[in-house]
Order: sequence, then structure tokens, then C-alpha cells
Amino acid sequence: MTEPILTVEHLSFGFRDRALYHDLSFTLAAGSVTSLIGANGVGKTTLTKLIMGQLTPTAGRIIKAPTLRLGYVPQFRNIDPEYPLSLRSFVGLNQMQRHVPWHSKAEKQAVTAALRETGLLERQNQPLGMASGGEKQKAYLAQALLTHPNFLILDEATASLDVNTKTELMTLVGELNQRRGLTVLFVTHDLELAKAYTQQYLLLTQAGYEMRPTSEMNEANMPKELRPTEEVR
Ligand SMILES: Nc1ncnc2c1ncn2[C@@H]1O[C@H](COP(=O)(O)OP(=O)(O)OP(=O)(O)O)[C@@H](O)[C@H]1O
Repeated sequence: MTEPILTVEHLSFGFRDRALYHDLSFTLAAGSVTSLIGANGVGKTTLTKLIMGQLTPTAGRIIKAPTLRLGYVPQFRNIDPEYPLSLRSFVGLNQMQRHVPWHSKAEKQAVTAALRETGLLERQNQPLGMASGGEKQKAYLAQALLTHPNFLILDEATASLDVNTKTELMTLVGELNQRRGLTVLFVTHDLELAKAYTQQYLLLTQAGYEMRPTSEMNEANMPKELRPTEEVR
């Protein structure tokens, strides 16, 4: 059996006025692709924050393999068409938080590799503000890849993309999973994408949770707002 990269044991967490999980336990194997699904407000993003260490469990624990390196791809947001940075500059942004305000040769090569891996290299000089939704989302993905993660959290990364672009992005994520053995946790409302591109799902509900292979997903038993005919929000 593949080693777990993340183990959640008896996790409880809530905000002052609202309990979110009680006794949540699951394991993610290294190299697995899992969707995290559930209705609005059930606590999906909060769970990713707990995994990333931005919040502390009220009870239970989250055990990370010593080799774990997390990458995070945020939900696509509309970027002002006037946004001046090129795709390339945007992807390399986080590298600039160092003591010298220019990129080293190795950093430039790393940006080029991330642009190539996400299919953005040819359009690297295009202003991000003028890029398509899919290109913008790939730019976030390329930015995350620069930190060489082996565990990628995609937080509703496909939410406002059209069907073809969603498919393209998920195919790319699937290739990264295959090529680099990346573990993927994909937060989504989209049951069809979950079925097509992830091996298992973790469903959070107000009553509890379930974790199963996506081949056993029964849409009829899913919370109403997650049924496949309903387009995302
Ligand atoms: N910092 C906070 N303080 C208090 N309540 C919060 C805080 N962050 C989130 N919440 C609440 O916790 C609940 C879970 O929020 P979360 O963002 O994790 O849900 P979600 O499942 O990701 O929702 P969505 O699908 O709408 O993005 C919500 O009711 C939210 O309002």
C-alpha cells in the first residue's frame, strides 16, 4: 500500500458560533487524486486552511508526511483587464520576496519550466489582464509549481471556467499527477469533474462526512445543490 502523505485523525473544528466538523478522520495516499465536495459553507476551504496550518484543530490532529510540500492554487478571480504584469512576471512574482530585486538565472529557468509545463510559454509576454480565464488559472498553477510541491490543493480552481477550459485544466492536473506523482486535493462543487478526474471523494455535510471511490458516487444521494445538472453557483 502507498504511504499516506496526509492523515487526519478525529479532527474537530468550528468557529465561535458554528461547529464545522466533529471526529473527521481520513487518509490521503501519496499520489492520490481526491475531490473535496460539499454544499456552500460546509467547511471545505476551512479544511484546506487546517491542512495548510493556517488554523489549528479544536481536537484531533493532522499528520503530514515529513516529505510533504504543499502547493495551493486559489479560486480563479477576475483580474482587471488593465492589470499590467505579463503572464511571465506574474508567475515569477513570489520569487521577488528575496533580498535582491532581480531574478537569478536559476529562477528564470524555473519560471520558464513552469510556463512550459502549463502550456503558457508561447504567451508568456501577454498581459495577465488580457489573458483568458483558463490562462489566468494556469498562471496560478504555474506559480504554485515553482515551489516544487508534491501535494497540490486546488480550491475551486475551475469554478468560473467554461466546460472546455475546465477539461483542459483538469487534464493538465492529471498529467502533473502522473508525471510528478503529485497528490491532488481538488475542492469543487462539480460532481462531473470529480467523477471524471478524481479517484475518490471526501463529501462534507452538516451531518458528517463520507469518503469513497468516485466510481461509487451516487449523484442522487448528493446534497441537492451539488447535482450535476446544476451549474456551479
Ligand atoms: N474566519 C472565520 N470566522 C468565522 N466564521 C468563518 C470564518 N471563515 C469561514 N467561516 C464560516 O465557516 C463556514 C465554512 O466556511 P468555508 O469557507 O470553509 O466553506 P466552504 O465549504 O468552502 O464554502 P463555499 O463552497 O461557499 O466556498 C461558513 O459558514 C463561513 O461563513
